[in-house]
Amino acid sequence: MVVAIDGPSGSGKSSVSRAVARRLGTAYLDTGAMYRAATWWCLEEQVDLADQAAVAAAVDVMPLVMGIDPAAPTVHVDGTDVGEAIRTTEISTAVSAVATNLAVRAELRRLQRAIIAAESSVESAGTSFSGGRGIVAEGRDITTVVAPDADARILLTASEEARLARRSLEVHGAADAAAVEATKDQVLRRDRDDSTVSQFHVAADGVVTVDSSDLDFEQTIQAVLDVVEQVLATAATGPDAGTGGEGPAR
Ligand SMILES: Nc1ncnc2c1ncn2[C@@H]1O[C@H](COP(=O)(O)OP(=O)(O)O)[C@@H](O)[C@H]1O
Ligand SMILES: Nc1ccn([C@H]2C[C@H](O)[C@@H](COP(=O)(O)OP(=O)(O)O)O2)c(=O)n1
Repeated sequence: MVVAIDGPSGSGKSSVSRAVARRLGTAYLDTGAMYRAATWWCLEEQVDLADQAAVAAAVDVMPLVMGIDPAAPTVHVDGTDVGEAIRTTEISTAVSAVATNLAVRAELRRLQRAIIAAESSVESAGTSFSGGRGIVAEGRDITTVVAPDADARILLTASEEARLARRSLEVHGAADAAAVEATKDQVLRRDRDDSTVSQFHVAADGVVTVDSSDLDFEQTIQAVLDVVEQVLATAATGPDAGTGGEGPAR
């Protein structure tokens, strides 16, 4: 099973997707963390982020290892645990410059598809490898570009006000006017820049929208699980169900 979740910054993608993966017993892939790691790597290698060719060349050889256990997701670059370093304001401010580089997107898309394929392939199920348990992958272009054939595709949205308040609380520990103002660049400007290469404000055909503006964290997890359950139930009772043939390919 593959569950694809997209949405703007602060909609709850990462926290909700991770919780959903834990409950479903699947792997969890945070694709935003890959763009953040690429940005960290370029800065570490002193690559000028405005030099598109140099950024693409650096990302091509980035030794990135994604840990996809939802209980403890990890990100390592060249053996360094960058889990915390990629969440700094420096990276959050710079990441769109790397994420709007089309050559970088092609390379990370290739890695993302390989991880998703390994986790969803029937061949690897039941072996000593971790594959076959399914995966929840989240980002900006998972439902539309990376895994448009995912079993369940969800756009997680929330009002601008809710997203700013959440991010502000997370980063500054408060959601007063000054803290919200200080968060705007990280949320609104970045979404504007990211929107130039991915479409994540409106659900594409076949993608179900979950609006979390008025839902708390637990209710949002439940709403996403409900969509997954519905989609799987529909697939099971679809035209090919009960024919005695082999089950779905994943
Ligand atoms: N439904 C919700 N209600 C309130 N806070 C939420 C909700 N969903 C997520 N959060 C919190 O909002 C913040 C942003 O969530 P996160 O998962 O990082 O969003 P995204 O990955 O979309 O940027 C986190 O602190 C998270 O715990
Ligand atoms: N599939 C993806 C995932 C993220 N990105 C970009 C967009 C964001 O600016 C960065 C970081 O993504 P991340 O999901 O960590 O950002 P937020 O938690 O939503 O603030 O990467 C992307 O272009 N495509």
